[in-house]
Amino acid sequence: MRTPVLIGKLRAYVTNHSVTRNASRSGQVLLDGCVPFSHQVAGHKCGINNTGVLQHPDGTILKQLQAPPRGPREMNFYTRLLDLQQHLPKYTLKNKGASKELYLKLEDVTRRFLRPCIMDIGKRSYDPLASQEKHEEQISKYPLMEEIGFLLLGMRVYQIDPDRYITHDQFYGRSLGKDSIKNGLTRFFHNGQELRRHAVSLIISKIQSILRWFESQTQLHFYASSLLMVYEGSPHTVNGSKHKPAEPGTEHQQGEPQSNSNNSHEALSFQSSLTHSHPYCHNVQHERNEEAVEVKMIDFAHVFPSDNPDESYMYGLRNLLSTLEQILKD
Ligand SMILES: Nc1ncnc2c1ncn2[C@@H]1O[C@H](COP(=O)(O)OP(=O)(O)OP(=O)(O)O)[C@@H](O)[C@H]1O
Ligand SMILES: O=P(O)(O)O[C@@H]1[C@H](O)[C@H](O)[C@@H](OP(=O)(O)O)[C@H](OP(=O)(O)O)[C@H]1O
Repeated sequence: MRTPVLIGKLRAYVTNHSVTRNASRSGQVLLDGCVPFSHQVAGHKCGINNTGVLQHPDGTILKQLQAPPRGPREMNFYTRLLDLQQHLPKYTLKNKGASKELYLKLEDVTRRFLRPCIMDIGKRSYDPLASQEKHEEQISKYPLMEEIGFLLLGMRVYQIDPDRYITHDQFYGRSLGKDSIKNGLTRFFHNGQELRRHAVSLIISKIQSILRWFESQTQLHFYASSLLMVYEGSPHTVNGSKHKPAEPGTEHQQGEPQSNSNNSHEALSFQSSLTHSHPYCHNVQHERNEEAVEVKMIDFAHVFPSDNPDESYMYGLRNLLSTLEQILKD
């Protein structure tokens, strides 16, 4: 067992909110101007009224700091100047004064997408300091974790017809075994009409880049960390379709949100930019664009110092890569 070492001082990248609180449409009292983040696909529903991750009006998200040692550990991770920044959500320093609740203020990785398709892939969920009880509890949740190396924690996938999202939670992920994990991942890339093969290959490239970072480092071990993957599900970017995007208002009327209400301003700007050279308007451009997907590492409440490679994390990445590559071969 290792002793956790808090990396650096507790500082920065915390939003310290003592500001006015507003009531959301659901009546929840939230931080000033914030709304529940409708693109959260996994993770704790903690924070004020168990809302979970919040979306700030400025387009960032606020993740409430967990109780020590998890929260401070995650905050300190973000304050490190690692050559890993390109694979992390951007964070900003914002301090609004004294308050009880502390928040990590992070780039919303889904923000630039009109119909973000989102998947959260988790790794082993106990760290070296976990009690025997927690260790056993976590293993019992997904005994195949050691063998498969990752767990599908949640996903939200846009379906073209009918115009809606389908979601799967971690219980779906836990139902996937060695023989079905590929089908589970395939669902993330299927829009009801076709497999988004190019999104698969772009995501593979990004994961390969993360793997290269892990192959070059021996300082840190990541436990209970996640990979967040996003690609554009909008039909305007698939096979040259020029369908008019659904009006955000129309989307709200349907049971399952069609696009994030939080992103409705982007839907509008997307529409108004149809006559301009919006990057998502042209299928060919978009599909060749390396930036058409996002793969970011998130959730760093259990990052521990080390002096050897994180073999377990790399094992999960390699298995994930080979499963995605298999999807492309089929
Ligand atoms: N930077 C981000 N951009 C967009 N969505 C995010 C971002 N960070 C987190 N999320 C969303 O919030 C969810 C939970 O995030 P995260 O894993 O950091 O929370 P957590 O409560 O610490 O999770 P856990 O309970 O697994 O420890 C993710 O699955 C994702 O949907
Ligand atoms: O997804 P589930 O089934 O809700 O399981 C939780 C999840 O694995 C969290 O990652 C873990 O918190 P940490 O990673 O922060 O330890 C939490 O532990 P906890 O119950 O000890 O809080 C688990 O209960």
